[in-house]
Amino acid sequence: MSTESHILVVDDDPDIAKAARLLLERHGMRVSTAASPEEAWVLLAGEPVDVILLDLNFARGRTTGEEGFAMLDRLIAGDARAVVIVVTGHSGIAVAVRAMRSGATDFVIKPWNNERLLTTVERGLALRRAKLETAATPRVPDGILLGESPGIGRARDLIARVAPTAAPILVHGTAGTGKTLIARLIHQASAHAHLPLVTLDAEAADAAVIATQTAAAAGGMLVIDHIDRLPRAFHGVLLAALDGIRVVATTRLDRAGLRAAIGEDLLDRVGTIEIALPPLVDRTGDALLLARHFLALFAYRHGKPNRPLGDDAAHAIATERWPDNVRGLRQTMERAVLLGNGEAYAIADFRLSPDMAELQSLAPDLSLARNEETLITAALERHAFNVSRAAAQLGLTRAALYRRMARYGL
Ligand SMILES: Nc1ncnc2c1ncn2[C@@H]1O[C@H](COP(=O)(O)OP(=O)(O)OP(=O)(O)O)[C@@H](O)[C@H]1O
Repeated sequence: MSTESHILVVDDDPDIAKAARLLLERHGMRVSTAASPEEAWVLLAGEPVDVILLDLNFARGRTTGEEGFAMLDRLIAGDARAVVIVVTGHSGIAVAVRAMRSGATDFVIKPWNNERLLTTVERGLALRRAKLETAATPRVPDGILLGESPGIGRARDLIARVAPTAAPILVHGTAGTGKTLIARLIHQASAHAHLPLVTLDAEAADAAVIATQTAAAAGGMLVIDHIDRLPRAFHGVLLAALDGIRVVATTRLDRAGLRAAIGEDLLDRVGTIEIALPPLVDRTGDALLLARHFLALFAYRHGKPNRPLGDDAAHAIATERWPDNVRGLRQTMERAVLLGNGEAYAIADFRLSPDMAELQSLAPDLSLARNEETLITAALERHAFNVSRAAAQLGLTRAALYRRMARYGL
């Protein structure tokens, strides 16, 4: 078997994962292991995998395999060329059948016979090669919606339910929360996936641009980016041009703000289903998961080693406010991959502020004014003197920040 073949073993039992790894490595395959679906997603984002051996029962003692099934569904939905072999316990024939119906290629029952496992994996590799050869479009390695928080779960669920229908969808969330990515995923899961995705940048739109883009999207789907920024004079023009077009609109405003910006008629036309993306600070656990994903992705893309993340740095990433949400985090991780050095990534590689507890232990200066001045200066420098962003990070209004800047002569 070719040394290029890369197998991912997803199993929370380290002994089983090790046994599989040793067996497959002995037969010339490269093997990665993941103890949970979260770890597996990070690995999958970083490099291509030919065959995935997926254990269906994660938490010990659980036998329904729902966690494994959820991963299987996402794998198959995300890449039609994925080859997934499920691994189930002894009583798991019914589970294996259900998995095959959900798109698994094959199954193995634990405890397995080595020869059987090897033959099954080799069959999986042959299928993978056939799928790659016949695939019409290259895989987009960077388009996965990551996150395990309830907000992202809801978004994923809504996409699965409404993307294949003709319903207009409004995606809202603050800067960099993933609205454009969601629009792309809706298009991929829609009946118009075979047509090109046409986008209208509302801010730059005039009657001529509206006419061109709606004509290009006729009978298909149009993404209206930042719809709230459409000049008032063109609201009616756009509304009239949307006949027969599936619309996905994005905005940083909430529904009330959007109503004020575009009026009731246009809102009625585009806002049937809403997908609300929470800011990253409200998605507990996701910042770290995304950070690991982007570190692996950019290490792979730039040919750099995928270094481990130090505990302090992981804590700082998880507690950072990320004013530009996923976009800001993604850029920070790419910079760290390109510029960082050392065995593991440390806080300095991300230019994050240590959290308040660490700050106090580093500077036992209890003068509130002096500390306030230091914090404000640090926030301003960090955001290149962009007052809005510095104020957001400090939890102040812009006016309150200006007052303090005046007080300290900044
Ligand atoms: N949940 C996610 N998982 C993986 N990547 C993500 C996720 N959310 C966003 N991204 C990535 O972060 C970057 C910023 O996302 P995107 O451009 O979709 O944000 P946006 O909300 O449209 O921003 P803006 O308000 O500025 O238009 C993109 O590279 C996108 O692929």
